[in-house]
Amino acid sequence: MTEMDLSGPPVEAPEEKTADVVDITTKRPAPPAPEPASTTALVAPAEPEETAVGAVKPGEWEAELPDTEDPEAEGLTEGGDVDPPREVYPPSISEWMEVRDKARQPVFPEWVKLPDQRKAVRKWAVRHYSAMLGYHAWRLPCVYTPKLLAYSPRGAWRWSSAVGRWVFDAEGRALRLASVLDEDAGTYLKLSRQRDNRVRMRSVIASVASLVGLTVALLLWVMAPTWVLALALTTLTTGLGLAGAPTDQPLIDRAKVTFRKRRLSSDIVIRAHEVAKLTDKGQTIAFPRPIGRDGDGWRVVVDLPYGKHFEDAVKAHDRLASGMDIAPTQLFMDKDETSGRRVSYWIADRDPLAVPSGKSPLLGATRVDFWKPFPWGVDERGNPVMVTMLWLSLLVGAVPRQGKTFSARTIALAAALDPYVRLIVFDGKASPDWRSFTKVAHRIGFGIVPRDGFDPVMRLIDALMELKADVEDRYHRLSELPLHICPEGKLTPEISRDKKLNMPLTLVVVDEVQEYLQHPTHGKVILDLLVYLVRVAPAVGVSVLISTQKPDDTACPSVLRDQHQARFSLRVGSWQVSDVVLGAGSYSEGLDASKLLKSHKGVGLLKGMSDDSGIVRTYLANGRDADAILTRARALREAEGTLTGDAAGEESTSRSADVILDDVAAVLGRSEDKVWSETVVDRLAEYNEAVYGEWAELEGRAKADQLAAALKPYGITTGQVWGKAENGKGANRRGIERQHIIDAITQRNKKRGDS
Ligand SMILES: Nc1ncnc2c1ncn2[C@@H]1O[C@H](COP(=O)(O)OP(=O)(O)OP(=O)(O)O)[C@@H](O)[C@H]1O
Repeated sequence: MTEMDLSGPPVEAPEEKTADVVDITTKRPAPPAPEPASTTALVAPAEPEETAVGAVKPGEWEAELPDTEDPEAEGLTEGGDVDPPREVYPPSISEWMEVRDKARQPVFPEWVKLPDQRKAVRKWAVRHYSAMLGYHAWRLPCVYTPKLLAYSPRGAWRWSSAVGRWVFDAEGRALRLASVLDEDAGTYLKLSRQRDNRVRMRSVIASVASLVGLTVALLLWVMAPTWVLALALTTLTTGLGLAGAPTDQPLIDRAKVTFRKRRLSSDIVIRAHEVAKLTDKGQTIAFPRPIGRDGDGWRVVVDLPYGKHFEDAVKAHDRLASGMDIAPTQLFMDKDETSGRRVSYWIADRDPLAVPSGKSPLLGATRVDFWKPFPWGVDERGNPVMVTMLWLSLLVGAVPRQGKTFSARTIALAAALDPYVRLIVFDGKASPDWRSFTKVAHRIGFGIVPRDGFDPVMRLIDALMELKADVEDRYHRLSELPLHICPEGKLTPEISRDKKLNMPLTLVVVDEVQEYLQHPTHGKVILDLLVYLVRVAPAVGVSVLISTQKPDDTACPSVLRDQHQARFSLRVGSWQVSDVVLGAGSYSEGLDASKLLKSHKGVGLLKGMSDDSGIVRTYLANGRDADAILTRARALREAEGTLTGDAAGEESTSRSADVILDDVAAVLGRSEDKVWSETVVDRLAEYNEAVYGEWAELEGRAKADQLAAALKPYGITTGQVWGKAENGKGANRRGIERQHIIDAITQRNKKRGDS
């Protein structure tokens, strides 16, 4: 920090804290006594120095800088430019044009130019006006006609009495009465004469009109075709009905509910900023562009007062919504790159996130090219959101039942429809959601509990290790490929589809990853492998998609989370959790997934997939849809000869002779630190009878000996005794400690990784 001498008179802060620095002195008077507590001071008015102390006026502040040794400062006078430019260049023609380009308003509004928006407006117009038409169409015979008929006698009475009053000059009655009361004979006579003349003339007019009217009515009755008669009667009844309608009750019902302040005006926007405390008495907002319609809402661009910025508006989001009399879920904000204080609001007519985005277009797709962006959902305004998993890893986080699995699965379904993409799928919860992927997945596993001799956790470790070796191998091979095949040393669509090269795009999906990461024995190994893959693998075409309902440090450590380039957060409990999923600083950028509602299923905030962050309402593909897509995907793979691994019924080759370690780990309970050898053998026999059935038949010590012999090659001794068993024979029994098994597995895995 610049060391500044603190000086100047103790002046009171001005009422309006504009505190503009009006001038910066390079020369200052003799330094007054320094103030110890701060390092910067705004002192002295811009007045002659001799009048300085006490003569400060609000708004006339200047910063005091220390004396300078700069010889160029010599001769500078107070009030002069501190650092005037040596030469002033006029703007270049391209700069001049760029400024005008930015300032120019588009000839047509955005929605006219964009096909999607045009379609949305057209659809809205058809929906809106057909609904209005239908609304009134059935009310016409059922509500409006009976009402008109009911009101028409009163209308006839009102009309005839109005004619009577006109004929007999009722409007002059008050004046005549007044002249009688005033005993003003002259005026009365004048008014009476005038009335007599009027009544005479109006009676004639009324008689003629009645005669004509009656004749026309008679003629119509006798001669006119029925439709003319009906039209005349309808017109007459309608006229009389309208005349007889009560003034306080509308005859026609409203087809649309008038929402409060539905039409947005600049006054409402200004008021919202006032209540949100984004403006003060001195400064209000400006509108660089007129308020206009944009899709199913309003587009408002405002310039906040100087000194306020986008983050201030984000913090005041809820208060702004309240000031505009709308729900917070209807207000969306965008940064404007031209100015830090410019904010673009989109105010939706209704909560757009509660509107389902509909079925996934993948249902109608015969195949997908995973090298190209594919449709994942729509944004808040219904524009399609295309995503790609190339060169990145994605973290999905949310509270349960918000659509985490469905949104991740839609991406995996797109990958499945590209027959050249290898899929590795593990679901920590063993839910039915991922079962259909057995049709196409190269490696697949469900849950964490071993079943039928199959340990899904070990299976995951094997798959990840296999992948790690593959990734390292890819790096070597890509750099060794001839230039005409691999010009940039990077994976290309051609290389990835060349079966001989065996480097297909690969998508690894681990749903509910916290289940694996919290595994008592293997959690650490899985974490290390995933961190490696998320960090290193995307560059050679292996992308990782991880989802979790517990993004906290215990369940999904930051060392793994932070490696993800792309993040997707559906609803979470608080803005802090939202920041954990989306990355620190997201909240201040306006991204807060805790603002999403429970009803916003499948809706989340996407960050890092492209330059833009924003809302995605993901498309829905339910279980049946997923199954249909995967059946098609399997057929595709069979036709292309790309069905491999588990889906093709191939045995995994990575199960090694030291499988005993994994099997023992699989039968140890989460909270068991030490287990008797006989118990372990019995459990092993239950777990995999074919292998360990014979061990269980051994008697007494032989069981423990068998286990000891099997574990000896890994340096695990079972001779240890740790207390008495219930039968008092504990001192002679042997058992194993979990930690020994974990250590042996870690060492084994390390060796495998190194090789
Ligand atoms: N895009 C979507 N559109 C509409 N509804 C959706 C969408 N995605 C998910 N849902 C609804 O949300 C429900 C929960 O989805 P999902 O199982 O993916 O949630 P989850 O967050 O994975 O839950 P859990 O953590 O319990 O597994 C689904 O049954 C479905 O009805």
